[in-house]
Amino acid sequence: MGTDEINDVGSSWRKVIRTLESDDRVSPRQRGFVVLAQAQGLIGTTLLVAVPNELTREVLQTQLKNILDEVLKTVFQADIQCAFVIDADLTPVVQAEPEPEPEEASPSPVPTGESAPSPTPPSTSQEFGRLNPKYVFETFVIGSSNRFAHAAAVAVAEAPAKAYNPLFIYGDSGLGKTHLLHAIGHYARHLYTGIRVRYVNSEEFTNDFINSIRYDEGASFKQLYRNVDILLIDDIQFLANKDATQEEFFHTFNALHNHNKQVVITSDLPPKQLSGFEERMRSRFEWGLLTDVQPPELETRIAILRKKAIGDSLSAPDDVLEYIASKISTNIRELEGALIRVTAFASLNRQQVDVGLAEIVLKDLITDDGAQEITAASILGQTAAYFQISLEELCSKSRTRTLVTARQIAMYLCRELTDMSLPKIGQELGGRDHTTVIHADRKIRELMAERRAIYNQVTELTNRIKQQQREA
Ligand SMILES: Nc1ncnc2c1ncn2[C@@H]1O[C@H](COP(=O)(O)OP(=O)(O)OP(=O)(O)O)[C@@H](O)[C@H]1O
Repeated sequence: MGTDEINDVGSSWRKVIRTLESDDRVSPRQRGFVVLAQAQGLIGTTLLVAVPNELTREVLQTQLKNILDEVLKTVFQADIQCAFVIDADLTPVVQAEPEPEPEEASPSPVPTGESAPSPTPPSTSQEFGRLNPKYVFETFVIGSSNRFAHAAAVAVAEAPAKAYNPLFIYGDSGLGKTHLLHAIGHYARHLYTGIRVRYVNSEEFTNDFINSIRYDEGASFKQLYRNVDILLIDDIQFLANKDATQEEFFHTFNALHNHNKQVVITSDLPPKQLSGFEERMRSRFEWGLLTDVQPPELETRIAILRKKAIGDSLSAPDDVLEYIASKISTNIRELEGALIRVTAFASLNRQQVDVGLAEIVLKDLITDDGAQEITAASILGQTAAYFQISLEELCSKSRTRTLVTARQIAMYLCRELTDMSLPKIGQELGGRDHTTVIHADRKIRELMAERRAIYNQVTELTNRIKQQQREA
């Protein structure tokens, strides 16, 4: 078959997508991947298809192979093979002939369920294109540092405006807040037909607002931000001291909340610590659920690197991943950057990726980071000060309620914030057995999910410890 026989590869590909989307054998989750693929051209009987990541390729090439072959044959009237190429910057086109957006507020989203076919959502491609295809739940590695935030994000995507509204996710830079925000958008769109999701960074919100005043387009600004089912707003801290924009956001928030629409917000600090915000704004942020993301523990860091290496086809042996993960602990962006740096250096210099090379390439990065490592001494010191007890009391055998809670929190934090082994933690806390540490860790985890007071204590203490390390 020659190119001439196909008038337009693009429109044929769109037919392929539409057919796959309405095929009951393709699950809603798989459909989410299908729409990310774009045909680039036809060479003989080989169709070149660009996909944003390895995961999408895997779904199309392996899971959907037979169905795809069948559909290609029907649409192209010939035996066509697909050659997949990964293009990380791909902006997905949601649908070929977009349906017009409803003028009125859309009906409440209706779950389609695994078995029900999920027609292409009617949101515009621009809306969907704003979501980074790499930031999906499938590529998010779960560990104790982010398990709660991840569970809350999934719950919100599965039941928008029903589970927690707003959901407020906070934490230091590079710990996955934006990733979770995008993943909520992707997943909600996979689950609900017609759901309108808007992701925006608070700086873009500010710019849009300023432009709406400048060009007298207040009505379309309101339409843009209020005519949605889920508003995902990133880095809210950038609205600090911007009174007029905050005022507008306040009304946007109220309008959405009153109409039972979901709002998800991220920030580098919890609401109470956000300066430059009006109290009425901060209190609204606390209406729903607050959850933080912490720096991941060693096992999670290794798992993140492994996923990243596979996703981006970077080849690095396990001991190199473990080395990088053991040296960079506070920022996942830096962690990923280190892996890229090492593999890029090796490739440019045609060298093998090994620990020796990683040590050389990351020398400067690692020296800085080492200085920031959190120690058992700082955790114990801060915990004792926080509960107004002495270090001796913290490590003693006394079983008064306050001391037991403080001790269990200290053990939990040692587990969370350091790479210390269980026996070592037990040793630091007055020579206790490692099973006591496991029990304490589990207990605090449970209590954090059940009792807000404990959750807040742990969060505040964590922030103090990290602050102390930063100042060290
Ligand atoms: N748990 C995780 N699993 C896999 N990748 C992760 C995880 N957490 C973060 N990342 C990756 O780390 C990088 C930084 O994450 P992200 O941009 O979401 O951080 P952030 O908390 O929003 O940072 P900032 O506050 O600076 O915007 C991204 O590439 C993201 O995919």
